[in-house]
Amino acid sequence: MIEMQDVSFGYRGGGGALLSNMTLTLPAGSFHFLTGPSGSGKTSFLRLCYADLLPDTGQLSAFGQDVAKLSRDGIAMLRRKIGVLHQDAQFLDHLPVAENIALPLSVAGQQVDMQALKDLLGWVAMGGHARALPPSLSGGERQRAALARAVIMSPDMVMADEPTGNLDWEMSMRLLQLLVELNRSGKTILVATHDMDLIRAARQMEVQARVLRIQGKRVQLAGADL
Ligand SMILES: Nc1ncnc2c1ncn2[C@@H]1O[C@H](COP(=O)(O)OP(=O)(O)OP(=O)(O)O)[C@@H](O)[C@H]1O
Repeated sequence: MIEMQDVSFGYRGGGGALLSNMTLTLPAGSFHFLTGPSGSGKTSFLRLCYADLLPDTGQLSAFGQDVAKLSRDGIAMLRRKIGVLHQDAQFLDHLPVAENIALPLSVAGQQVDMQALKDLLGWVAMGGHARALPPSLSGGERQRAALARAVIMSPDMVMADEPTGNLDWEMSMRLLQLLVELNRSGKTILVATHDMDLIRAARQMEVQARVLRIQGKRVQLAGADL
């Protein structure tokens, strides 16, 4: 699904490579955590995976396609296959939650199936907030709404960047459970987090997750599977 062959990346003016010589595969249906110190490049790694950044050297293929060779339309197609839950989810504050969640469909010119939208809201336990405006939501509600928005286009892969960063433990567990359920339904999951307790908690949920660790600019598979 995502395959990196000797990929290196650094920001212009950033003093050389941030991530270097990465060779790894995230197979279809897998669940990976990505961990590493603050500033080590977790967000940048995710951005490489959804072609928001391109490798300086090496080859990165997503869904069998070399991202460096994708046209603008090709990148748009790729992004539809990957749902991203950003660190700081942004919404259109003047639109109700349900419309925010359905926005990717509207933008793509697709019909909104109201029953499917209702089911999705129910799945993230946001049924009671469908008409609410985003500024009135709690942190956990925002993240659940953002997850619903990330999966409304039925992506094959879901990436989450510190999804539980501002959440209390109970809410973190609910969000993790939703990600595990997505994985059980066949989706490939990649979660960037510095929260080792979250990674340990996944063990209790009997998910076959692996841990990638950024250390010294390299990404390595850490220890045994969960
Ligand atoms: N657009 C950018 N231009 C230049 N440097 C950047 C840019 N974005 C991030 N960086 C730098 O790249 C490094 C890695 O950032 P990144 O956000 O990928 O790390 P992270 O591991 O996700 O950090 P955190 O855990 O704090 O979110 C940091 O030093 C950051 O300042």
